[in-house]
Amino acid sequence: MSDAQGQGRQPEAVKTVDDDTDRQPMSTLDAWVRSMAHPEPASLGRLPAHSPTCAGCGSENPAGLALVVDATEDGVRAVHRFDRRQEGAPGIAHGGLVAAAFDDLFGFLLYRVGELAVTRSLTVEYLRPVLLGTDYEFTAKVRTREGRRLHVDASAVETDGRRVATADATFIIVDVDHFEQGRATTLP
Ligand SMILES: CCCCCCCCCCCCCCCC(=O)SCCNC(=O)CCNC(=O)[C@H](O)C(C)(C)COP(=O)(O)OP(=O)(O)OC[C@H]1O[C@@H](n2cnc3c(N)ncnc32)[C@H](O)[C@@H]1OP(=O)(O)O
Repeated sequence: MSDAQGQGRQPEAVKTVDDDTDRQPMSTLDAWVRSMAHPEPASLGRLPAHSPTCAGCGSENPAGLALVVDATEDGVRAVHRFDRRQEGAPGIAHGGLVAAAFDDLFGFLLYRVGELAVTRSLTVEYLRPVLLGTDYEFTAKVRTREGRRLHVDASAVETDGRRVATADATFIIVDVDHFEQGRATTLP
């Protein structure tokens, strides 16, 4: 993902070195939370990854999908090709990874809305097998907003325009403090 190359809002790069203001070392989580603290709606063009290691769009996650997503007039768009790492049945993408692509794409709509939100529910309709090594166009848009709830829709289509999958989800708008819960994570 060539993050931070879009024309819209450019979150601060995630730093793990000394912060300029307080000269205290800043963890990756601190830096990420700070960069996301005051979201503003993005304009059209390439959108930055949620984080360098995001499983959906981070370029530094070797097990990730590395989605590359653009803001469009209607919402967001990505052209994606699944590979062997996402295989379910031979030659066919695992449904859970197709769902991950939709979920992450929905996460890019937040740049358009200018809010932080998380997935509360996600439904995928698998209309046709999603083949490995084939380009699919994923698009997503916000259907409605009701209070803290964002109802979002998406589809994935083949180059001939046939839909292979659709998805809808409810995202709940959260305060940046929601992500402080990640501080409890300990990994080797
Ligand atoms: C601009 C910058 C952008 C950058 C963008 C970065 C963001 C960051 C992205 C990271 C990457 C993304 C990648 C993909 C997106 C994930 O992967 S997000 C991760 C997966 N999701 C989660 O971990 C969420 C876990 N769940 C939770 O933490 C809590 O359940 C929630 C969602 C915060 C809600 O809890 P709560 O605040 O206690 O709220 P609760 O009272 O249960 O419900 C809130 C409201 O929603 C309603 N509601 C609840 N469930 C439902 C439902 N299923 N249907 C309809 N309504 C519902 C409730 O009725 C209530 O309505 P109101 O009474 O407010 O009108």
